[in-house]
Amino acid sequence: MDEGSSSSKEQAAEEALSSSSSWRPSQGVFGPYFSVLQPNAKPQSLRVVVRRPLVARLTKDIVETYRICNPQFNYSEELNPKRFLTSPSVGVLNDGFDNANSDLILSVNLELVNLDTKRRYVIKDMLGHGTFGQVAKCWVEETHRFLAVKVIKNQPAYYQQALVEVSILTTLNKKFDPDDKHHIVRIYDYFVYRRHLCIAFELLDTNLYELIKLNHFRGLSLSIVQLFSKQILRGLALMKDAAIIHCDLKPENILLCTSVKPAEVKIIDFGSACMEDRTVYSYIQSRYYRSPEVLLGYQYTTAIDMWSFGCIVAELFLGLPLFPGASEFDLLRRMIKILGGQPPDHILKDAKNTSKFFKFVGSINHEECGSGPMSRSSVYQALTDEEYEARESKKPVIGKEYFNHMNLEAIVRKYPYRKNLAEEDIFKESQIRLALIDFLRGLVEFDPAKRWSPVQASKHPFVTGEPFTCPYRPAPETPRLPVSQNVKVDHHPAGGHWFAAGLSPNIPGRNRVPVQSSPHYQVMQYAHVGSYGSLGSHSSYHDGAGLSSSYGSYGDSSNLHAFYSPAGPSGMHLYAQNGVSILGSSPDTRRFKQLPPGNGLGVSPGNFVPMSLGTSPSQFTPPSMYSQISAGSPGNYGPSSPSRGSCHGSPLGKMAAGSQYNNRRKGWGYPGSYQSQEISSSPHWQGQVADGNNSSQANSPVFGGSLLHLHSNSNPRQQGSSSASVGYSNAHNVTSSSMQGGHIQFQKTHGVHDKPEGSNSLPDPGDWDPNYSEELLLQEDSSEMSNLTSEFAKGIHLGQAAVSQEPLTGVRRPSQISNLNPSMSQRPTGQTQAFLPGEVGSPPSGHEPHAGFMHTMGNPSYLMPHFAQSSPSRLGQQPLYRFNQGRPAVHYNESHAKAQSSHSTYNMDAPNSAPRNGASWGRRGSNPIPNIPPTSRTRKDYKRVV
Ligand SMILES: Nc1ncnc2c1ncn2[C@@H]1O[C@H](COP(=O)(O)OP(=O)(O)OP(=O)(O)O)[C@@H](O)[C@H]1O
Repeated sequence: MDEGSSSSKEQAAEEALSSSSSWRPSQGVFGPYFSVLQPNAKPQSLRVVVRRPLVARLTKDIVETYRICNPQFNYSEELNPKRFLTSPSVGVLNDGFDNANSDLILSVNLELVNLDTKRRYVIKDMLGHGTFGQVAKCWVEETHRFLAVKVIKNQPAYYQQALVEVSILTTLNKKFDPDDKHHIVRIYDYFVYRRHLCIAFELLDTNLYELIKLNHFRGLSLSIVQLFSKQILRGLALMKDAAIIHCDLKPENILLCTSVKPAEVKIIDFGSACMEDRTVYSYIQSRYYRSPEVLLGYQYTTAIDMWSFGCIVAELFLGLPLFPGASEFDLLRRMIKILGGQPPDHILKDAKNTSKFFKFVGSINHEECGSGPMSRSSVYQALTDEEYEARESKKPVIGKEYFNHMNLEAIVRKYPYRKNLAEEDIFKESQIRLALIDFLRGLVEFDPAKRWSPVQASKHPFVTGEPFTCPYRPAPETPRLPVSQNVKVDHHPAGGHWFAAGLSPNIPGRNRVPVQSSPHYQVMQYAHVGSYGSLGSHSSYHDGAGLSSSYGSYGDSSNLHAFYSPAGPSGMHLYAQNGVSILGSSPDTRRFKQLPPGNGLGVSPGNFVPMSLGTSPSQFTPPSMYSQISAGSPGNYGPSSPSRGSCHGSPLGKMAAGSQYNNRRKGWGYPGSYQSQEISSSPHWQGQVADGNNSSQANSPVFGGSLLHLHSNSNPRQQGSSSASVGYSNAHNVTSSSMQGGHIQFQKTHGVHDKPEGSNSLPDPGDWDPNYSEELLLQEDSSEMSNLTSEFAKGIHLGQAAVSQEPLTGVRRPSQISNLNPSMSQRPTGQTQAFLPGEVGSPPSGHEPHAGFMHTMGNPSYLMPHFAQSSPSRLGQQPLYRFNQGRPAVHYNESHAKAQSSHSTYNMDAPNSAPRNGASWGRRGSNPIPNIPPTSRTRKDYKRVV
C-alpha cells in the first residue's frame, strides 16, 4: 500500500466522520473491519503502512532524490571517486597497477577478470591480507554469489608458491574430499589478472583468533572446543591421508563457516603446505604453534600439524596461547615448564639446533642433577637463561607468563569456571577438563612418534563425548615406511603434475593460466627422494572414493603426484634461468633476489630463483634477509601478533612482532587495573586474579554453554609473584599426582565460589595482543563500532524463517545488540556473548560448493560454486584502507538461550553434528555484549620482499 492511498483513505475517513452526524463505521477508517463484520460487504484487505526511516529514504534513494530536485542531475557510477582497499594505493610497479609491495591496488568495484572464462569478480571489500597477498570479497554476477579471491603479490616466489597452494588444495578438494566433508576450504578458480595470480575460494567468515578476540580473550565453551576439535581433526586426517603437511596451522587459519548449521570451521591457507616427503624447509610454522621438532631443526612429518592443533585446542579453551614464546628459546622454555618434560634424546642427538637450547651433560650427570624429571633420564639439559646468554652473547628474549600455574594440568583445571554454574555442572565440567588435559597430553607430546595421529585423537573421549575414566591409550597405527622416489616435477605454470588429475596439459580451457599469461614463467625440476609410504594404515579417515589412493600412494610412482596442475598447456618443461642450475638445488641455495622496484613490470622473470613444490616463500630464507617491514604497512592495523610475525618462519618481512607486542601492554580501563611489567624485568609475572565476585560466567551449564563462554574478570587485579616459581619438578609432580596408577584421580574442581589459589586470572588482552593499543582504540570511531557491532549482531542470529525465505542470500540481519557501548575505555562488565550456530547462515541445502567445484575443474564455463552464504557487503561501512581480517558474521541474539546436555556425544561420521540432543550450543541468555573489541586489524605485518 503506498503512502498516497493511505493518506487518501485517512482523508476519506475524516470526511466521512465530519459529514455524517451518525457515525457509520463502514464509511471511514473502520471500513475494512466493518466489512469483516458484514459478510456480504465487499472484502478489503487489511494493510499496514510502513514508513521507511528518513535516513534510509535520504541515502538509499539519494540519486532519485537529487533527480527530483534537479531533473538535469545525471549520475554515473564511473564518476565516483575510487575507494581504495589496498594500502599504499600509489601505483609504482607493474605499469602503475601495483604498489611498492607488489600488491595489486584494489578498489571497490574493480573487476578481476578470468580472461579464459570471461568471468568477472567484482571486488566489494577486503577480507584480509597475509604474506602472499590480499584476500578480497568479490561478487560474481553470473552466479549471484560472493566469494573470496586471494590476489597474490606480483613476485615470482609468491606466484610459484601460490601455485603450490592451488595444486595442493585442488587435490585435497577433488581427489580426497569431493563431498566437502573434511572442513577444508574449497577452491573454485584461479587465473592471472594483471600479472597477479588470483585464487577464488568459497567465502568464509571470521577466523578463530578473531572469535576469541571478540570474546575478550576468554576461552570458548568446552562443547564448542569439542565440536571444532572434531572438525579440524577431520581435516587433519584427510591431510595425513594425502601426506600433506599444512605447516601453518593456527587460529587465524581456521575460519568459521556460518552458512551451515551448526557452525562449521574450515582450514584455510595452504600457502605454506608441503608434501610429507618434501619437507625441505626448516623454518616453518608460526612460533606459538611451532612443534619441538621444527624448532630443533629435526625432520618432520604431518605430526607437526598435530602439535599445532593441540596448541589451538588449548587456546580455544583458555582464550590465550598455551606457549606464547617471545623467542624460540622462550618457546622451548615454556614447553618444558608447562609439559614437564623435554624432547627425547634421540631427537636431541640428531637435531640441527640442539646446541642452541641444550647442553650435553652426559650420563655422568644423571645422578648429580637428579632433581628434575628429565635430568635423570636425559643426557641433555636445557640451557638456563644465563647459559644461553653466555653461549649466544645475547640475553634471551623472555615473554611474560600469562598463567598462574606453570603446568598443563593446573592451567586447565584451575581455569576460572563460569559464574553461577551449579555445583553439579562444575563437577561435570571438571571431569571434562580432565579429559581435555589427557587429550592435550596426546597432542602436545614432545616425541612426534608418540604424538597421536588425527584418527587416534578423534577417538579420544574428549572428542567423542564418552565418559572419561582413565588415560586414553590409542590403538597403534601402522608406521609409515620410507620409500625412495625420484620424480621430476615441472612446476612451471605451463606444465606440471597433472597426470593423475586426468587433466591433459593441452585441453583448452582446463589450463587456467596459459603460459603466455603467466607473469612468472618458471620451471624447475624437483628431486624427490626419501618419501614415506603409508602402508595400509588402518587410520585413514578418508571415506571417499579417493581413499585407496592414499594408501601406499607414495610408494607407487603412478600415483605419486596425484595433484592438479594449476596451470599448464605446454607439458613438462625444464628450464634454468640466468644460468642458475636448478637441478638438485638445495633449499638453502634458493633465495629471493633483491627486486628493484620501479621497473615498470614489477619483477623480472630473470631475477629470481625458483622454488620447488612444497616450498614457501615464507619458508626457505633466513629472516635476516627479509627483515624490513613494508613501508606500506598500515599502521592502523597494528603490528603482527606474536604468532604471526617473527614467530612464523617467514622471511618476507615477518618481523619480531614479539617484541612489539611485548611493548604494547594496554590497560583496557579495567577497574583496579594491574601494574605494567615489562617482560625483561618480569619473566615470572603471574597475571591477575579476579575478584571472586566478578569472575562471572553466564548461567549455562557445562555443555549448554555458548560458543563464547566468557570467563569474566571484570575486576582483575594483579597477582603477586609469590606463586611464580614453578619448575620442572613442580610440573612433573602435578602430572603424576593427577594420574596415579594409570588412572585419573578425579578431583572436584573448585568453582568461582571456592577459588583455588591464584586462579581466576586472565591477562588483559592488551598485554599480549599486539593489536591493542590505546591509540588504535581511539581511532575506532563510533560508526565503525556500530558497524562492527551490527556485523556481530547480524551474524549470530538467523531465524528459521529467514533461512527459508532467503536461502541464497545468506546471513540475515537481525536486531541489534543491546547495551552497546562504543567506548573502548571500559572493560565489559557484562558476561557473555553468544554464538548461535543453529541460527546463523543459510541452510545446508544451499551449500553445494562441490557441484560447482566439479564443474569448475572439468569445465571452466561452469566453474562457479553455489554459495550458500553471501553476507551483505560491508561496502560503504568502513574507512578506506581498513583491512578486515576475518570480519565476523557472528551474530548474537538473546532469545535463544538454551541449556545443553551435560555431555555431548559427537559422531565423527557426522561432521556437523550438534551437541547431543540437538540443543543449541551457542547461546548465553540475557548477557548482551556491552562492547566489542576492535576486530578488523590484522595480526600480520604488511610485508614485501626487499
Ligand atoms: N575463503 C576465505 N573467506 C573469508 N576470508 C578469507 C578467506 N581466505 C582468507 N581469508 C582472510 O584473509 C586472510 C589472509 O588469508 P591467507 O591466510 O590465506 O593469506 P596468506 O597470505 O596465505 O597468509 P599467511 O601470511 O598466513 O600465509 C585470512 O586470515 C582471512 O581473514
